[in-house]
Amino acid sequence: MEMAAAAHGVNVKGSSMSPLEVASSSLQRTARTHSWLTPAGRIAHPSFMPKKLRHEDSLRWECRSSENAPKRCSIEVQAAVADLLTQEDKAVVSVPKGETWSVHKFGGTCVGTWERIWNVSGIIADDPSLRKLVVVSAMSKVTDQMYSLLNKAQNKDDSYEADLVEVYEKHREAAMSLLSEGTELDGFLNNLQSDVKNLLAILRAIYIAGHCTESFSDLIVGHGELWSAQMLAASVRKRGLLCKWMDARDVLVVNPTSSNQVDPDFEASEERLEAWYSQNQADTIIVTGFIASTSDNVPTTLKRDGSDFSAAIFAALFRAGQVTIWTDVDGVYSADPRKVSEAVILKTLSYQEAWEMSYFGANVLHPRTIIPVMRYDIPITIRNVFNLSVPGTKISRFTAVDTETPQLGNEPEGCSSVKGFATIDNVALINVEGTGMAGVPGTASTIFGAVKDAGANVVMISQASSEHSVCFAVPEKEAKAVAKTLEAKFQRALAAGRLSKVDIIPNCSILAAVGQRMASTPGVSATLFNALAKANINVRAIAQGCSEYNVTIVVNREDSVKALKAVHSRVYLSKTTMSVGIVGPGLIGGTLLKQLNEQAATLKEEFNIDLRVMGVLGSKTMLLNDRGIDLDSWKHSLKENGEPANIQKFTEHLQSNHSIPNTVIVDCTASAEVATHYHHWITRGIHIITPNKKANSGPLDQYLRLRALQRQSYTHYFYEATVGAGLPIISTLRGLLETGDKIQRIEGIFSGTLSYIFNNFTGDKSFSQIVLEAKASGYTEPDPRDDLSGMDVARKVTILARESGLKLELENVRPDSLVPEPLREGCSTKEFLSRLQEFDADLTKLRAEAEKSNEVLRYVGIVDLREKTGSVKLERYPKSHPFAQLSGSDNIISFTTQRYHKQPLIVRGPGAGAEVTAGGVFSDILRLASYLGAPS
Ligand SMILES: NC(=O)C1=CN([C@@H]2O[C@H](COP(=O)(O)OP(=O)(O)OC[C@H]3O[C@@H](n4cnc5c(N)ncnc54)[C@H](OP(=O)(O)O)[C@@H]3O)[C@@H](O)[C@H]2O)C=CC1
Ligand SMILES: N[C@@H](CC=O)C(=O)O
Ligand code: NA
Repeated sequence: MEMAAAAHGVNVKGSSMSPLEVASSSLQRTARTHSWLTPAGRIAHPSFMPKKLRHEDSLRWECRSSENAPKRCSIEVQAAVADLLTQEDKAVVSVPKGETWSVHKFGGTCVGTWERIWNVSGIIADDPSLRKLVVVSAMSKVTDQMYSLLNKAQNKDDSYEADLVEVYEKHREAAMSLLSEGTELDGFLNNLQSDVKNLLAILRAIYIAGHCTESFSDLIVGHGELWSAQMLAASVRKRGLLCKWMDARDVLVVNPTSSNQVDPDFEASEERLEAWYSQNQADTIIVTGFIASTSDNVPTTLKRDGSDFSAAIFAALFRAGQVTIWTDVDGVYSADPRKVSEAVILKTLSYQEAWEMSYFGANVLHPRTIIPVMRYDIPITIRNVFNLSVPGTKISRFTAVDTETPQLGNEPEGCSSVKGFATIDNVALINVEGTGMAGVPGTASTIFGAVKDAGANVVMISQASSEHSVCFAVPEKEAKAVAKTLEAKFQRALAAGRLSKVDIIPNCSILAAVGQRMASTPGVSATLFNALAKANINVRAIAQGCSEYNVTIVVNREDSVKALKAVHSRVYLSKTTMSVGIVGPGLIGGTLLKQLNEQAATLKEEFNIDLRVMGVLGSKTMLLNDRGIDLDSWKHSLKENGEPANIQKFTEHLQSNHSIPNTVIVDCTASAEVATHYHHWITRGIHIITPNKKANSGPLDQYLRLRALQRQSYTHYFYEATVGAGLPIISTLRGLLETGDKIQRIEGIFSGTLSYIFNNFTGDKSFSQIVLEAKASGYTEPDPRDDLSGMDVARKVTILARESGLKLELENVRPDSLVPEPLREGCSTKEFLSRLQEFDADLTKLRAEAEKSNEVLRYVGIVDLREKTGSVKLERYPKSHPFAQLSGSDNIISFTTQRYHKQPLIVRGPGAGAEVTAGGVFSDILRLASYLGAPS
């Protein structure tokens, strides 16, 4: 009660001391006679206690007597007192929080070299917390080396000595590089030498005895931690921090529970910690991981739970505010990233979720590791020591509101509560079946008793409520023994027919979906099973406990990865995630890639459309990537890392990632050969988008077959840019037809190149010069003769005719060619362009004749639905005609229809050029996305 009086002595009036000072001095006075709990609930050793209290909204120190009597008294400095605080006190109040310890744990790879140890000391120095406790493992491979030399000594192999020298050298060299010459280095090297000398003596004894006790073994292997902790402490000091190192065997007491497990003795450890700290006060402490001692002070280790467990126990002992486990991965993934390339780093996990994930083999902390920190609600963050820019995964108490789980704009139901997926391979199902099981108490007990007798571990259990069968999963290698034991146990029941069979279903995998919010969220299972059904995966068995933290599904092993990808993509990818392949990264393809890059983020954020360019195929090389090509550097990567072009491999690759639901190939070539692959792509369910006119204007029978196949498949084929580039020509025509209008005539200027040429052929420049300008502006076909010959317009006429229902062959459209006869064949594009000027006179003459009649030359295409013809010709028009009013690469297309018969419907605008054409292709891609479910 003395304490309570002291506490209530926080009487400001009449005292020259401020309330905080009164409280502080009360704390100090009684510190040695009583145990105090800090505001965070940690037992504060007298030496931990602040000289000056800080005022937070409510600062509360609890006291308990040294006998841990339940009666507690407290000093409270309530917010109400805040008014009475002096200015000086207020300054103290604003000191940042940081009363609690920040615990870090660095594994072996984090301290594998002297550079890494130095890096780690930097991370420690950068932690702004006032008090830091760092648990460190041995340098990578050292513990294994120690076990190995120990085994050698036991087996009378004297090369253990050389191995120990190697370990010694490794640490000596690291220390020499890390520490400057002087007392720090000398001190460490002296300790190292003395340790190695002792180790040689112990190992010699083991060598002679040919035997080693467990405690000797634990003593020997724990040296790696002793050395790494000392080196790290020295390098932290080198950075100017006051730092002590702790041999955890002086503090941490554990009791063995089985051959590979120990339990911490918190009570004894806390006592030892207080004693240790009174002699070693420091705000930064480096502690050896992995090692501990028994209550009889015999050196031991934490066995398989290792340094993570050490960190968790010390965090609990110090009632730390946080624990950071540093490793070499960015955090906990939503699924094994080696199997699911779209796996994402989870920002948060609840302790229970971490627990479940780790059980299912995810790279998370072992469940046992979590128990000590869970007790005090201490959050653990898993971070990558080699990638500090990533915040990692924070594991803490479950909160009902969790903003980290995936939220898909277009599919909220079910998905948003699943956090991650994991699989366990190599399991077998055992199915015990029979009518005699129903209503017979003890059957389950007998079955699982038998499993226990066979020494097997049951991974999952499922029983339908008809009670006719019990099915459970065990590790594959244990299945036969389990089945045999069961058959023996149920011999009579089997003979009597009460049990019909004990079956082994081999080659199974377990797929688990984990997420605490799955509990009471309707639709989770439906979503998962739906995804599996769509991926054509058969479910062998199902289990879900009442906790609903995980849904466990058994599938055939061969389906395991496919199943994982299917459910993961259903939860983490949008329905409109597309695997995109670009064929022909030339002018249009390249511009499209640029536009996709510029727009990708907006599409993803605002429209939930995720376009992943997984392949770029040129005529000679190709670039493949199964996560999506970096569109900032695709050109460079294709040049430097491209592999030989192979269209089959390209196609396979686009679909190899089973988690991406849709695949689209964008053909940006002018190649007829590439167009022959459309048939195959459609049969594979690949959507096609193209500005290439070859397929739609090629042989009629092939075209009709392609369209028939495409219409009966569930694939989409869009080709708006084949006519008028980005102008809405095909879609306008479709709109008219689909709403029942009847097309009579389509007429216009369909060539951007020829439009540009004749718009600019006004007398001041030669014809050949303007052709070169059109090519430089990106209007022409790869070979401009396709434009000048009228072939390109003939193709467009054919496409529009067929779109309108006319069965027109390209050969029947006979264009007037503007390519001089001698340049039509047998010369390259380059040669053609350089020689074209020789023939300028012909066109100059034609232009002059038209000019004389106040007319202009225009190259037009006509689809006449009444006559069932298509034609392409060079015509003369009066200067007042709309066709004479065009500029640049303008196309103008007029539709005369039943509805538009007095005044035709006219579409006009730039009909060629890289940006508008790529824009037209892009808009087809988005149309596809919207057909596939993207919001419009
Ligand atoms: N320019 C425009 O305004 C418009 C163009 N279009 C159409 O766009 C398409 C592309 O034109 P554009 O970008 O100017 O042409 P480019 O010549 O600039 O590009 C064509 C690309 O296709 C590649 N290619 C050719 N054959 C193959 C093959 N067998 N396999 C893989 N890749 C191949 C070429 O590769 P490599 O370089 O390795 O040979 C090149 O990258 C054409 O069909 C054109 O009709 C449509 C509307 C308007
Ligand atoms: N070369 C073509 C490009 C569009 O199809 C043209 O000039 O119109
Ligand atoms: Na178009």
